[in-house]
Amino acid sequence: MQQPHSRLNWAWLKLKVLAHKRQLIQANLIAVTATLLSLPIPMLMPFLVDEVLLNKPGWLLNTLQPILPQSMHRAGIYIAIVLVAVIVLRLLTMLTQVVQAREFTKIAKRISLDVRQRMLLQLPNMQISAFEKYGSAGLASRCITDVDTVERFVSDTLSRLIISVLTIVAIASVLLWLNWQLGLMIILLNPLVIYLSSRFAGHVKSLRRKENAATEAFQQALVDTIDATRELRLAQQEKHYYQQVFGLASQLSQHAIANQWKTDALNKLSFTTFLLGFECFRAMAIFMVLISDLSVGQIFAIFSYLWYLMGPIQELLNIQYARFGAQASMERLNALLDLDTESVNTDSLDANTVEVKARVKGAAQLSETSGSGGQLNAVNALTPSTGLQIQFDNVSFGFEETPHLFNQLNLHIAANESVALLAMSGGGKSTLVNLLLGFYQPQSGQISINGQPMAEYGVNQLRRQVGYVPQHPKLIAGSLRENLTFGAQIDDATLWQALEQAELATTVSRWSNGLDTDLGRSSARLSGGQLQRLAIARMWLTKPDLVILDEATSALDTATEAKVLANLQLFLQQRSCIIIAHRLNNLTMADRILVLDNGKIVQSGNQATLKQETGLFKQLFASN
Ligand SMILES: Nc1ncnc2c1ncn2[C@@H]1O[C@H](COP(=O)(O)OP(=O)(O)OP(=O)(O)O)[C@@H](O)[C@H]1O
Repeated sequence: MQQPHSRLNWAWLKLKVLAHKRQLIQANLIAVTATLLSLPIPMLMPFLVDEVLLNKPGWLLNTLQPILPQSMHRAGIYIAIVLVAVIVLRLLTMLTQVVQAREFTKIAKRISLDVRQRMLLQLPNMQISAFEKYGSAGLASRCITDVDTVERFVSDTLSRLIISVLTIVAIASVLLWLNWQLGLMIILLNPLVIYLSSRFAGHVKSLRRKENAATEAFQQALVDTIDATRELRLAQQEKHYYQQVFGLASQLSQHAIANQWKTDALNKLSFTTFLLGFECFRAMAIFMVLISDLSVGQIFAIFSYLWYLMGPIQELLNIQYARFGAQASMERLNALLDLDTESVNTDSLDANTVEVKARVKGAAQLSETSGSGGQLNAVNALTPSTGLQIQFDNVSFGFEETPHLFNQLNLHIAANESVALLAMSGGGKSTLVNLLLGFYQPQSGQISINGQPMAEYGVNQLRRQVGYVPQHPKLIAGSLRENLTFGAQIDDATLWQALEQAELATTVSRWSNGLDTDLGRSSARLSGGQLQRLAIARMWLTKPDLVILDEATSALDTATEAKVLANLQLFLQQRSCIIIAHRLNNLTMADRILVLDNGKIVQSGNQATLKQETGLFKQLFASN
């Protein structure tokens, strides 16, 4: 489901900027003050040339003389006073500029936070295939690098645009006042420079896009290589893979160099265009001394203002370049925002968070009845479930490389039935589960839950009722408690009970911090089998109506596996259950075994019957 209204564009950015109108006005007032404070500076010293050195008293001396005692009417005093005034004005300018920068930074940072939050709101809605396509580094680089590029543009524009334009207008006004022909020329020159530079700056967009794509490729390769450190070190291929990362780093560097120098070159070209105009202007100013009554002091002042003009002109040029960079980044961000979302998962992040908390049904139930803050108790955790009834009707699905993985697949699992799913490795067992959980959509056919098509039943509703234990469970950064509860309020007794069910309680009781032991960012602290048992405990806590065990005990020794399965026996009997396993002893829990081959269910029955049949089951367990 697309959400075109959620695209990032100039209009959206403008809305966001205008949402900070009050702060923006304040910040601009401070910026105007800074400009006004700095505006007289170029004029003061040059005017001393006319009034003091060339002895032609004007407004400066006319202002100073009445307020100074006669004894101080001396050139040295005037120069010193003007010097002090210039220093004070420069210091005040700097001070107001600091305050102004702080205010603009605050606004820009809030807007970039907004953009980042938009991306973070999009991630929970994105289809799993998008995560597979972009990878963690690709998504992270968009949420970090591209958002930073947009922020830089917003920040540059907010802090510089109005003030640069005002400064140019102010300088043009002073120049008009000093000499209207020169003032007019400056007014005409600037739009021409801005127009030409915007033509040059257009090239920057593709350069920036390429650099950001190269950053993404480099990050992905680096993350993948770091993640595979053990395997690569054992295979003594670490250097080879780091060479590839070096290659991507140097590609990134080349793109960055191309972007940097070409951007600089184009920027300089824009500035040189301005300088050429400036040289014409200067020649004209000198000429004006000959043909008009412009004094030498005024010429100094005009030249000072011209130099003063460089700053805002350069700022405006930078804004142009930042704009094209931001446009390229917004396109990359929009590529994510434009993706089809999981049509079934349109809850907001907040709603999802609430939902995750409510997912532990015992917690929700108890908070309704006792108001004890949502504590799940042991009795609730053992409440039998009504089970779920699952139906696949003519479901077809495939990937690019395996287009006909499922071919009109039909499958029925009754409420509270335990079904073992068997197939060759790569036969599609995990994909079937992913289809059931709504991570992939069938290309044709229909999946129904309790007799209702999935779209009507609602995948979120289904997910609330499913306890899925994958072969390689993932941890979130945090404590064991957080990894068991995913943020839900569950009392310690229940958590320990879950650990006991999963045969993990003895191990955890030896940890000095027990349930609050930090498991870190990765699963490094837990063995593969401990990780699987943690996932089983997590599943047990959610009291699902449908349990999916996807090679869930493959890393356990047979003795521990037998204990865990014995602990769970009653719990599983009272629920619908899909068991994916390669070992025969796991199949004993199943009421029925389904054998999947070439995208269809080819055998169905209990162990005893299937052992008699010629078919894939016999092949798979030939040695047993
Ligand atoms: N995200 C994906 N993109 C492309 N192809 C995929 C994807 N996931 C799985 N496949 C392909 O689909 C086929 C079935 O994969 P699946 O993981 O479902 O098999 P499986 O039966 O669970 O295998 P195993 O028993 O080895 O875990 C494989 O050929 C696999 O390469």
